[in-house]
Amino acid sequence: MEKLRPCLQGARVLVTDPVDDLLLEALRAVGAQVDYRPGISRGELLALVPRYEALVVRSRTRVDREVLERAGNLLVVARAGVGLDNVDLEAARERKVRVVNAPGAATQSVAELTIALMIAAARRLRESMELASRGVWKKVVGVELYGKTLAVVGFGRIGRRVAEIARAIGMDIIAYDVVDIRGHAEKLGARVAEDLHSALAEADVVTLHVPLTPDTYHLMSWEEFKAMKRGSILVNTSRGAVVDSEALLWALNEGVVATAALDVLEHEPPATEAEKRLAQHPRVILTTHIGASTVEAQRRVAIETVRRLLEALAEARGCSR
Ligand SMILES: O=C(O)[C@H](O)COP(=O)(O)O
Repeated sequence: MEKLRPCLQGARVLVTDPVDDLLLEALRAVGAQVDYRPGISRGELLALVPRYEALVVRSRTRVDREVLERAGNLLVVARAGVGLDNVDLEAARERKVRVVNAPGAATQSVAELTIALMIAAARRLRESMELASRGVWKKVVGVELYGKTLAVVGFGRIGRRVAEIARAIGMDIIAYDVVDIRGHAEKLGARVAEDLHSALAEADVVTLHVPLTPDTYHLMSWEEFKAMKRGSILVNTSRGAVVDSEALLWALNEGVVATAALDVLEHEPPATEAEKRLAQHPRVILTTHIGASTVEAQRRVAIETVRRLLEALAEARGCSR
């Protein structure tokens, strides 16, 4: 990074969401002028963005066409995390704005949360915790994950890590992806599903690990819920919009889904009627998009993001070599 110093001197960087201090320190160490504004409002972002050459965001900040159109000096958008669905990649490409992220940094944290949610759903932890908090000492009977079938939808880094841990618990894994995953599946002792519906039909637990794209928007909708086994568990730590909230509500009320454990919603916080009802539903376990929110993941995110951001910024400023 030291050799990039002369080139990055004075580069103006706006950070719009909470990041590990390491990221800010590394940017300042190369002479960048960093404005740290975690939680900045949309209005302020639109007003301030023209001043900056680089933006560092997490999933909260939408970097859409409107933002990019105002950002006349912008060279790089750095997503301090994995998902790029909050960045309009086409508008960025048109404006020659480079986009970088930290694709591998949060794998373990998201996988651990996924397993936690799976166990919480199987053991009905929400109900037991609510009883305990009211002083009611009643037993709640759950099920084991051991010997159950887990459908892993999306067999990328996170899906594979979840499969690996679930194998250690004693689950039978059926993996589904749109790309060829036979090699990975074989290595992890997972079977490969021919199609999504056949994976759903077999599974006791379904976990989603796909990025949000036009192809995966509402991937889990009415037909998919109808294909699922009655009484199964759905875990979603990917993106809320991968699941059609109205269809999920129906599946819960029909008993198709016994419990949905969700770290993500299409709108965060819940905005639609269906999302508000999901958030209140007794058989929904809902967390506040915390998949990557661990000390370790955020450190890795900071290191990976800053490295990619500085390289991209130096290249964009014409002095990378
Ligand atoms: O895509 C990601 O990296 C995760 O969903 C975490 O998002 P966050 O950085 O907004 O916590």
